[in-house]
Amino acid sequence: MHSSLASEILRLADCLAEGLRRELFLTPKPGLVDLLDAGAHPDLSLPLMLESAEFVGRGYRSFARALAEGRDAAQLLPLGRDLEKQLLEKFGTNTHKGAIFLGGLLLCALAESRRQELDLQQGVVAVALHILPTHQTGATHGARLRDKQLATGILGEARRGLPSLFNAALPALAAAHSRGLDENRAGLATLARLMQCVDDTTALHRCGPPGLARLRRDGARLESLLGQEVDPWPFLLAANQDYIALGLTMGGVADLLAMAYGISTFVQQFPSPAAAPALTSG
Ligand SMILES: CC(C)(COP(=O)(O)OP(=O)(O)OC[C@H]1O[C@@H](n2cnc3c(N)ncnc32)[C@H](O)[C@@H]1O)[C@@H](O)C(=O)NCCC(=O)NCCS
Ligand SMILES: Nc1ncnc2c1ncn2[C@@H]1O[C@H](COP(=O)(O)OP(=O)(O)OP(=O)(O)O)[C@@H](O)[C@H]1O
Repeated sequence: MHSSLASEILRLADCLAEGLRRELFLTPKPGLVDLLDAGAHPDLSLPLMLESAEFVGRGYRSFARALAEGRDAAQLLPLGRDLEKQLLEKFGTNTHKGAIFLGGLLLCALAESRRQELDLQQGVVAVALHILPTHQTGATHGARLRDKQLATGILGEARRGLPSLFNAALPALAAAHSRGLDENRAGLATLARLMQCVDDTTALHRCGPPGLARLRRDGARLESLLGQEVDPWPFLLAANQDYIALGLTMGGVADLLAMAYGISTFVQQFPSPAAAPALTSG
């Protein structure tokens, strides 16, 4: 691989790792770990999640180096599985499982998009077509929901080119920046959009369809408060108490928000928009 592409992929790995940290700092996020509490996750804490983000960031760098050495997405899968296993052993719980997969997919997609002159979303579809037909996840919560045809979760997102990321979160983040919203409100506007469109299997397996419906309603309410320039904090703090009581969370929303932060920073670091990879044509 050309050394300029190799360093571009390495830079994306670091941007995605930084995205994981920014997601954790965005506060308040109902049900999720943030600066105030661990939401509906008694097994998690902010220090644990920050350590996990650093660990996954090193994993992203190892994916980037493997791609630079010419390995493809199928050859990266064992590295992803190994990292996921190490993560579970090191932290004793599922801290960033979805993020390992999404980050690996985006790094492979960047390599693929540059190779085939595709936009990044088309690169995701190409990689997903290559790896998912034979992909085995094991007996996960997501697999159980897929078997019951209740949701396709992270794999459905991947197959469709991560529409929640490219067609919802990234446009919402860009619109928030161009409206001049500060870091907190821009993040909350992106969270609000994601809550309304992600088929989040962590919400579904914890609280069923009513849990997912609650995310949808709360996302719409948050978006409306932000649109009216009303302080959303009282609403979000109350929602967090409800989510804790219900055991409701939104891990997929959180993972996709982290990826949106990472991709947004990555694109902004190019000297001109023309030099950056096109994100989507959809
Ligand atoms: C694909 C994975 C994540 C399994 O997914 P599955 O849905 O079966 O598992 P599970 O129910 O545990 O959920 C996984 C995670 O997805 C996230 N998530 C949930 N819903 C969604 C959604 N709609 N969109 C995106 N992410 C979501 C959650 O944070 C959750 O932690 C993964 O474990 C796997 O198979 N990995 C293979 C190795 C690998 O990671 N390779 C990386 C390089 S490509
Ligand atoms: N800030 C955050 N707070 C909590 N979870 C987050 C956060 N950011 C990302 N996540 C994601 O949420 C997921 C954890 O959700 P959850 O605990 O419901 O999953 P699980 O371990 O599969 O299920 P359970 O613990 O209910 O058996 C992780 O994969 C992680 O990637």
